[in-house]
Amino acid sequence: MSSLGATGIGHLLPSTSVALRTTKSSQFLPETATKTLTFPFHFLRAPPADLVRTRNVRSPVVVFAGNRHLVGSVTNTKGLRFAVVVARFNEIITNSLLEGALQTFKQYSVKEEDVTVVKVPGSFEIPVVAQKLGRSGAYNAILCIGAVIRGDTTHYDAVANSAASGVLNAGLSSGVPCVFGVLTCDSMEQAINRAGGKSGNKGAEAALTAIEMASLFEHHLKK
Ligand SMILES: Nc1c(NC[C@H](O)[C@H](O)[C@H](O)CO)[nH]c(=O)[nH]c1=O
Ligand SMILES: CC(=O)[C@@H](O)COP(=O)(O)O
Repeated sequence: MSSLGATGIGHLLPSTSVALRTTKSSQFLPETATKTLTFPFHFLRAPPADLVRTRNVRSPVVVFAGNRHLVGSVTNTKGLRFAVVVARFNEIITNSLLEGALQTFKQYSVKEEDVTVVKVPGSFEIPVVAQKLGRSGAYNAILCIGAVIRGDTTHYDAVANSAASGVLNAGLSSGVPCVFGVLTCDSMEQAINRAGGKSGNKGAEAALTAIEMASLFEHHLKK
């Protein structure tokens, strides 16, 4: 087996026999791209077109020419199940965010029985519940809704930062998309504007994100 410098063209086959080290000369690969690919020696030249189209052959050039694009569909929601974790704190805001989210689910043909709403005291309590729901395996995505509004102390920072990192970690640890629909605002006016006011409804926007992510995972990223 020999390593060969290359122009960034390599074809990866399961039963490969020659090591090819891609170099930075390829316009497609980042400067620091160094990856050992192995493939039968005779594939050093461009393989037959019909071969590169098979499932097993990957050529960076061909891949770039015929990239596969995976994206969740917001029009294929059949059978997708969602949990919505909603903080009661500032519920004048969070109820409006929730309403926007529920309307969006309905608009995109998600059945009402496929949406479970879970209420918690405040945004700080959202992550532990989101993680629990994610790990249950019963939902395709978890939508987290809250409204953290700055007061006189630094408590705002603790709650907002904890909610953000907590929701992120809930998704990472459960493997289920957890969508951050928590407003973090300096004033009630800012929050009102984002809960159905002139800046739209962030709950509705987050619900659309949840639909796309649920579809991506269900239709493209399943084990
Ligand atoms: N000030 C806000 C809170 N504070 C409450 C915390 O979320 C938490 O319930 C409490 O610290 C007990 O653990 N929560 C919000 O959602 N929004 C706020 O503006
Ligand atoms: C985000 C908060 O916790 C905040 O609303 C609490 O207000 P304060 O900082 O005046 O106690």
